[in-house]
Amino acid sequence: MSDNLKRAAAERAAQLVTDGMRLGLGTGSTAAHFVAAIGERVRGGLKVVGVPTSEATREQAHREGIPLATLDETPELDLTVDGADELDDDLRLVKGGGGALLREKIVASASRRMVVIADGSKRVAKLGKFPLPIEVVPFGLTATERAISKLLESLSMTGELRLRRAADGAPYVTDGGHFILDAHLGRIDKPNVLASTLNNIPGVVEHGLFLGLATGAILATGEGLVELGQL
Ligand SMILES: O=C(CO)[C@H](O)[C@H](O)COP(=O)(O)O
Repeated sequence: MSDNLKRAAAERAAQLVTDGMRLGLGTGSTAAHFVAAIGERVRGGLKVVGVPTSEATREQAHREGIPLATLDETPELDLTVDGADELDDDLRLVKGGGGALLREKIVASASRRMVVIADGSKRVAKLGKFPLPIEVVPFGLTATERAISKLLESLSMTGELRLRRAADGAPYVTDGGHFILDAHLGRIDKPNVLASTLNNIPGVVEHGLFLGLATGAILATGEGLVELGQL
């Protein structure tokens, strides 16, 4: 999928930003184009403050010269712009392919609007082809994994849980110091049930189902931009 499409979606999202906005800055290759576009506008005089959703985004935004704040300093945001691994027509998302789902969800939840930017290939009729990231605390990993497997079984869902690993083979560690189990489910028929029951398992910190958070989406396709929801 083309980097130009990601950039096109990001640049359209950058047009939504006006002086004085408090922005949530997403994570991933598409969000990085948005951060770059905002950086350019900041250098041209735009006044905004950004709350990054990962250390990687914090570093990029800092290099771009975007004034940054923590969510504690700026607990209410006007707009968050972030990528997604999958989204459906009800603006339900799977996120966390880049490992930043926890901060991404906290930031999106603190934001009045969340606009997803993606190339058109991320739009799906049903969520679940992309493995669902589940962030877990390292303590009791095997017990947590078993509890998740039991839950999936009880929901008649089949699929393998795989511990995400870094390039050196060690478990991938998130910015929050947690591990990620990627649930290869194939399809998620009842995202709301799965989301709420996963959150009840001790040891599960968060999962990549973003339901009722995105207010709009900009999808870049070979034929042009497609906009969903309210931008
Ligand atoms: O959820 C994410 C990071 O945790 C990303 O937004 C998601 O993985 C999409 O990334 P990309 O824009 O590189 O395809």
